Amino acid sequence: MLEPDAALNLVLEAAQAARRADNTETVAVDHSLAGRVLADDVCALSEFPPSPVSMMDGYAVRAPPEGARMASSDEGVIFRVVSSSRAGAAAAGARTVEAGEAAYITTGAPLPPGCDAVVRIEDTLGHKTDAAGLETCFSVPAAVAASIRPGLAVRPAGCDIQVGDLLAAAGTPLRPEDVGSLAMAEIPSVAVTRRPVVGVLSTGDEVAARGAGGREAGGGSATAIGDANRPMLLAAARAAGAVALDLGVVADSRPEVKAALAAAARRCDVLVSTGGVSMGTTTS
Ligand SMILES: Nc1nc2c(c(=O)[nH]1)N[C@H]1C(S)=C(S)[C@@H](COP(=O)(O)OP(=O)(O)OC[C@H]3O[C@@H](n4cnc5c(N)ncnc54)[C@H](O)[C@@H]3O)O[C@H]1N2
Ligand code: MOO
Repeated sequence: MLEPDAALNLVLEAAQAARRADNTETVAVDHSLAGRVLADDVCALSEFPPSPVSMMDGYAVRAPPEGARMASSDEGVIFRVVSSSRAGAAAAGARTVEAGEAAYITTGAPLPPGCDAVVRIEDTLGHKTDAAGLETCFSVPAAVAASIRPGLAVRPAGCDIQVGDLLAAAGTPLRPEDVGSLAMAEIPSVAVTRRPVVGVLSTGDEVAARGAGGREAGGGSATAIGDANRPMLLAAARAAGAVALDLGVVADSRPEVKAALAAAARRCDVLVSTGGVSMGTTTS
């Protein structure tokens, strides 16, 4: 009799040896990847975000050089609005923003050229518009102006993902967050190992008596029992990421069991049979 660990090792070694050349398939990056196992490490080919983006709704500006003070009046420090950058929209009037100028910006939008900081809208006051209703300028209190540093409320390019970062490793089942990382890095599809087909076969006259004709057919027999192993093992196979193949129930007949095993071997990568393993006259 084999100890369980030794038996498991035998099965795993046989499974390794049986790995087929066509062991991988290409799958699009979507929710169907959950639990699938990558064939290779997947690394980022591009950085994310691809350019600096705003963390706030407000105004993109150029931070003054360190130690420099911006000209302030009673109204505070005034900025001229020269362009805008909205998440998802092409940059409008994307000329370089100079010192003392600003571009209206929404959360997630790329910083226009010349800008390196964002002032939150709620930290601004004194907004003015032209005759057409377009914003021309706004001001910020001197204390807010003094707090403007390069990088304020900005997510730098590549802060989430850098080129070459390992997004997900080969050999481990993909988690939801791995799928998110792959999608974020705009990886269109990945190579995953084929899901093994695990067939489950129950044996036993008493199980077959109920199983063959359904519950009603066998239900009258005092000796028939419901098949508990097969649904449990099929569920376990599926939960482990396999394709579960239901092979039904076979009675305790050597030729029938032999035929069922031979047929099953052609359809499965792994075949699990239960019953008929002891020392009685119907076990083999
Ligand atoms: N002036 C202020 N601006 C912001 C404040 C604030 O207090 N004052 N709060 C910030 C906080 S906190 C949050 S949260 C955001 C919420 O703004 P939005 O609802 O406009 O932002 P989202 O649509 O969630 O976008 C944020 C970020 O995520 C990116 N995004 C959005 N959807 C997806 C998606 N399906 N897949 C990938 N990435 C996505 C989006 O492009 C942005 O970069 O407001 C702050 N602003
Ligand atoms: O509201 Mo935001 O979700 O704090 O980042």
